[in-house]
Amino acid sequence: MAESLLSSGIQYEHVPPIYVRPTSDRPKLNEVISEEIPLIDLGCDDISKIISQIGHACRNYGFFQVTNHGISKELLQKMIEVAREFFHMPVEEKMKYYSEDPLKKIRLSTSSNINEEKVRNWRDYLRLYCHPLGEFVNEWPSPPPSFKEVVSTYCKEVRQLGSKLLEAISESLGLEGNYINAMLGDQGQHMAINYYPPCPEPELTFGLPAHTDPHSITILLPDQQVAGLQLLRNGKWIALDPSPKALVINIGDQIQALSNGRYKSAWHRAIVNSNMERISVASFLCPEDRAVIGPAKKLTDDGTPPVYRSFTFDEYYKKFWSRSLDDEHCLELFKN
Ligand SMILES: O=C(O)CCC(=O)C(=O)O
Ligand SMILES: [Fe+2]
Repeated sequence: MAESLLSSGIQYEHVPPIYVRPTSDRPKLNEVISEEIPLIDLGCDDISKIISQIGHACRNYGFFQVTNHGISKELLQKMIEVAREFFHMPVEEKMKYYSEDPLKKIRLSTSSNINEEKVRNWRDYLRLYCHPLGEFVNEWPSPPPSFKEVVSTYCKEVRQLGSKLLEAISESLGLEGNYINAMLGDQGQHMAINYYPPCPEPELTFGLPAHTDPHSITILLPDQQVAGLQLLRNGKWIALDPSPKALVINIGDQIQALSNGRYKSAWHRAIVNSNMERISVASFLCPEDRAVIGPAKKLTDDGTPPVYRSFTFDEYYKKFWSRSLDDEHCLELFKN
């Protein structure tokens, strides 16, 4: 199994065949455009301006970046550094956490869902459940010596930010501020620490192929040095240039469902490059398993038909992981 990991110390001269995408399904980097995505200053005094900017971004991009988000630059740096330390540890140390079971709550893995995929992705990742922290933190990796402390502090701060953003998203839809947080219950929190090693032939494969996130909201701490995230808008892939100090926010499938399709859970992907490793830390808020999710009643009161049927998050999440990442949008399976 150690040989499945990319961060095993093996240097590849060519991408092994299991990672090579069919010609029709490659990054086609010459077709990618560069376009600014909304950058929202959460420190702005004018709250109604923030809410309207968030609404605009969720309708038109499904993505935005935030500054003055309340998490210090030092903590962001420490989070990336401890992630790097983890992936630079000897493979034998890392293998203690290896698993191919997508429902396992603390696991190091590779690609995305190795047992469902025909082609692998050029990524290793450490996936951690993070809420309630006390239930999981003891099982988290150590070494690196500062991992538990840095990651738990980061998790707590990200959670507060996520909940504030969901409040603003609720208001931007014309719903009560606490509507979304109440509908989603005591949300779980997962983290994917993504590690994309340099890739000898980046035009043949993906770090992560196009996917949408199945949760409510994602807060992504991107590598400040190395770009790689791209999002799909109006049929074109846009390369996102990380803004210093900004966090990248994208709404997940649950907000698309709850907004009755007004807000987009956008397709996005990560590409790799030939000379630099790239790290990203994605934090996902996930509704309680038994939370019942469906279009908000207020958004269908005017006679607009509900686009999606109601479902529990548990049902959705199991469906999502039973498929390959780049299948059709999982929400298509929940349409009325
Ligand atoms: O690495 C990135 O920039 C994207 C990560 C991502 O989309 C994910 O973990 O769901
Ligand atoms: Fe994602």
